[in-house]
Amino acid sequence: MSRSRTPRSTYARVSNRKRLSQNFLADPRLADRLTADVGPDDLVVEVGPGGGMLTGPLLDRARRVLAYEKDTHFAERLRSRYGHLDRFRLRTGDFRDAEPPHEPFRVIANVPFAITTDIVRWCLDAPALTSASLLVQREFARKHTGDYGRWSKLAVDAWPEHELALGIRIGREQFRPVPNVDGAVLHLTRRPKPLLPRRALRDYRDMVALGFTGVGGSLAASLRQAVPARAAARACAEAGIAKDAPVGLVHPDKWIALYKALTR
Ligand SMILES: C[S@@+](CC[C@H](N)C(=O)[O-])C[C@H]1O[C@@H](n2cnc3c(N)ncnc32)[C@H](O)[C@@H]1O
Repeated sequence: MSRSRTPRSTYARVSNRKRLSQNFLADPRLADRLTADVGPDDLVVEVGPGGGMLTGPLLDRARRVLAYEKDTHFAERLRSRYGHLDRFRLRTGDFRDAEPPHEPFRVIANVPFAITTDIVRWCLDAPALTSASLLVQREFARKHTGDYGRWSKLAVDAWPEHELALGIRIGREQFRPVPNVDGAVLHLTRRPKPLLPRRALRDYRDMVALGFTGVGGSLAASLRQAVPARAAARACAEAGIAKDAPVGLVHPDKWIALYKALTR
């Protein structure tokens, strides 16, 4: 990496490290591994390229790379390194304000941990996103992929259109500076065909919101706020959900079955 043309005070560097969750990948072999399945047809959006540890291997493999970096110091370094490549576009600013591409694209990123949920929501809301591989805190990845035996509302909401899966563990020693927690890859993959018709999705998510109110201590009890008790019991039984099942223990596939049973 060429030396920066913008000298930065130690204060600015340390402050940005914390404010912008700058935990950089330390090992280029890991960067290679995280980008290994990118192909020459892919348009890749990278969130927070930082020093370019993932950007280099992405540019070796992808058709185009569109990167968003908030730290102007790193943005300038990346521009001087890759700015001559037509296949590379860098936008300086907050990724959360980015307009998603209209053509199919994937996201690959070692994400700033502080805004992980915003990035996941951005990905799930982007109509042309085909997949995302996000290096996040391992606890976050486990929580949203059922790995604790429980399912989050975010996962249940997303399930008709996206699969969420836990990928490889990335030990904390792979980052600089070393954070307090391990990382893991969270894979989001758009289903080729949604599990429910698109016109039903808002209604499905209203049902999920009702279920996650926690009222009554079980999913069936929460549903009874809006659904007659007998209909709620019948639909839960049809979906294979025990009448006293706590909401978090219900697998997203059963939520889909529940919706179908309630709307039949
Ligand atoms: C965890 S570091 C990853 C850096 C690099 N990709 C790597 O793997 O070594 C997160 C990066 O995201 C940038 N960043 C933080 N918040 C951002 C935001 N809201 N929009 C765009 N970039 C952001 C940080 O400046 C930093 O470069």
